[in-house]
Amino acid sequence: MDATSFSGVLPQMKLSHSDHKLSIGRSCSSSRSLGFDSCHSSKRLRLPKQLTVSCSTPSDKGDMFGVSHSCKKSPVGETYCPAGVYTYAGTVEPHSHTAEEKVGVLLLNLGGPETLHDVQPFLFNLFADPDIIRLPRLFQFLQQPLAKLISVLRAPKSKEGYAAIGGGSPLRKITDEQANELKKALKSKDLPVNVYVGMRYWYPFTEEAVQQIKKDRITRLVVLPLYPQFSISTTGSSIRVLQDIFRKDAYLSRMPVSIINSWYQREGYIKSMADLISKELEIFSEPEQVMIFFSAHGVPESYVKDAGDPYKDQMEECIFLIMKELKSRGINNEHTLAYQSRVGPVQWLKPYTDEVLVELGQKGVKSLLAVPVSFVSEHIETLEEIDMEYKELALESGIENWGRVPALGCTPSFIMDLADAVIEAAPLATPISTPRTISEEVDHDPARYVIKLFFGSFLAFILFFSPKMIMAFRNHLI
Ligand SMILES: C=CC1=C(C)c2cc3[nH]c(cc4nc(cc5[nH]c(cc1n2)c(C)c5CCC(=O)O)C(CCC(=O)O)=C4C)c(C)c3C=C
Ligand SMILES: [Fe+2]
Repeated sequence: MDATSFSGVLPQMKLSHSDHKLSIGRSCSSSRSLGFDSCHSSKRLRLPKQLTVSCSTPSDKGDMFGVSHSCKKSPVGETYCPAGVYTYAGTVEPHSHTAEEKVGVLLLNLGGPETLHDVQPFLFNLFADPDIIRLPRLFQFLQQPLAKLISVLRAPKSKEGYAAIGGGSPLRKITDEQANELKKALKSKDLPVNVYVGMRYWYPFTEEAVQQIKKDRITRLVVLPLYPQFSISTTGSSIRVLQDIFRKDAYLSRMPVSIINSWYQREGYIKSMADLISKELEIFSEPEQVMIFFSAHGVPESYVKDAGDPYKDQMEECIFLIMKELKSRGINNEHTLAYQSRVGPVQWLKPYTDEVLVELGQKGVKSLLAVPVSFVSEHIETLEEIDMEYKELALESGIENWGRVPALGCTPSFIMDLADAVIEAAPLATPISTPRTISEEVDHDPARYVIKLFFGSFLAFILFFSPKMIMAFRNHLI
């Protein structure tokens, strides 16, 4: 699991399942390195049983749960935690001081239009996100007009897709169900929590979820984006919004927060995926002949090449781990990975799902099992793009037997693993720090702003009315 404290969008503290060392039997000293002093607090602490621990090492890095972090700072300021074993000690009270701890879990997700009427405004929110359309700084003031233009052009095509799956996205309903199941799972593991859902582009928006967290006087928050792999365009974007909200609010900026940046490598997730795949393979008459076809949501190539998005590497590692798990179960099928759902006139991660399907058909592959791998709920891109468009394309290309693995949804082993991820992340929470960066200061310089506006408008004028640009939109967005 890759969890960070609340101080940066890209992973800062690289953790794995066994990354933290924790032992029992000592009253911890200060944990100032994590932002608060656990032993000199005047509060009385009453900790959830599952998180109640104390540490025995002479480290001064234990947190209020007594978790001893034998972490190092890298030369560039990243915190790395060397491998070790950590266990939760059940009922041991760590300190003489206790306080009421109210733990919240915030599930972050994309959100989707609930009716056809919502489609264009939903698309507007999506394209207005600077992590989805990444304009050079000089052009950033064009984000909203561009979002308006693209959302209006794209809406008819998107509406067709949503109409084909019943008139709206199932994402809100499924995410709410996952939230309920996670709450139950955590209760069964002795960690009673409130679970909140915060969507990036539609209701309930992240801002609404955060308001509720504040109203409920949550004292410690675990943020769990429902994307197994980290991308700037998904988890990165949601965390950026969250950071903006927290930094502006005195109560929130003091709240200890732990973010689970990615969790594709967790054993429980990998095993749950392998369970679904092996179950679906059984449906084919000759299971060993089936090509396992992982289809991930794409991102523009520049995200990976220029902006350092770890999404592609994480995706490849994820597929490697799932295949390794399948091999350990005696399943040795061939497999391949391709990227779907590209939008707009730029290069996306390759190979493209539609092109690979045609190639496989031409090469004589007769049986194929599609595995959506970047998302854990059914959504438009599984229900419409894979089940309808890609299936039709595959059958036309010579593939005779088609199957598709369902999204994990509320699969019990998966939900239990998410619960474990929360339990592991909770003790690592630290308050958000609020330093203003130099670039933020520069942004408020009025002279620079006027210069940018002038040149930006000029370039935008040229861009908007260039025939090449108009053709690009016509070809790729409508
Ligand atoms: C890991 C998953 C996702 C990544 C990465 C991602 C990047 C990304 N998406 C777009 C554009 C669109 N995405 C749309 C819907 C959509 N996207 C994801 C997931 C990822 N997106 C999901 C789960 C959904 C479906 C939500 C639902 O309603 O069920 C859409 C709208 C649908 C459509 O018109 O096709 C667009 C547009 C970009 C540009 C991007 C990376 C930059
Ligand atoms: Fe998307």
